[in-house]
Amino acid sequence: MRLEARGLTVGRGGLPVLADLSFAVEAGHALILRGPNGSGKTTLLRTLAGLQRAYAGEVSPGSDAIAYGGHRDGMKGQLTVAENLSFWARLHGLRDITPALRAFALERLDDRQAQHLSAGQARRLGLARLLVTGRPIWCLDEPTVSLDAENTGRFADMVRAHLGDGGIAVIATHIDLGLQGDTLDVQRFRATLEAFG
Ligand SMILES: Nc1ncnc2c1ncn2[C@@H]1O[C@H](COP(=O)(O)OP(=O)(O)OP(=O)(O)O)[C@@H](O)[C@H]1O
Repeated sequence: MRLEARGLTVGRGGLPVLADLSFAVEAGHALILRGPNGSGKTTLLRTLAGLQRAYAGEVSPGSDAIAYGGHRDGMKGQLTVAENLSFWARLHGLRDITPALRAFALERLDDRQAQHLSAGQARRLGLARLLVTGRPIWCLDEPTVSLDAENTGRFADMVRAHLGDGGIAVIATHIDLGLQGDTLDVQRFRATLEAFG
């Protein structure tokens, strides 16, 4: 398993934000994305995950191998924590949600409706979701926002275990998670000055 981008140009609203980006991430490694606000980290992650089209270039493997995570999108407010995880697990042909509940100590919240979760609890559910996708590549946008120190530690443990299993993670984050891998400063690939606010 290897994530590779070749000559990738990504943008928003018809305007290229990052151009001619090429990189590869090997199994067991993380790529940390750095760059100031508005520099294109989210745009790049969404393109890698197949949530928006590349303006040019290619990404392999395809988006079926990639899970985009860490936010409320796709979370059903009226379903409980356990029901949301079971729903996602079934969608990906998996059954057991216990490891996902355990990874973020969600066991005691399992019957709470997602709409009643605090911001940090919802973030934990969004991250636990990664474990029921069974997908080898995780694209994560500021995954630790709203997490306290204990849950930031749980997140780092979860990513480390994923990498240990031969997975890959691309993470836009401002904090040092101590993961093995490279850092990519997206500013080096900015397409136009106008793209930056
Ligand atoms: N729908 C849109 N239409 C036009 N421009 C957009 C749209 N969404 C984002 N942009 C612009 O694209 C650029 C890149 O935004 P992006 O969200 O990828 O940056 P980011 O590095 O993730 O920022 P942050 O650190 O603030 O989360 C910004 O200049 C932003 O204003």
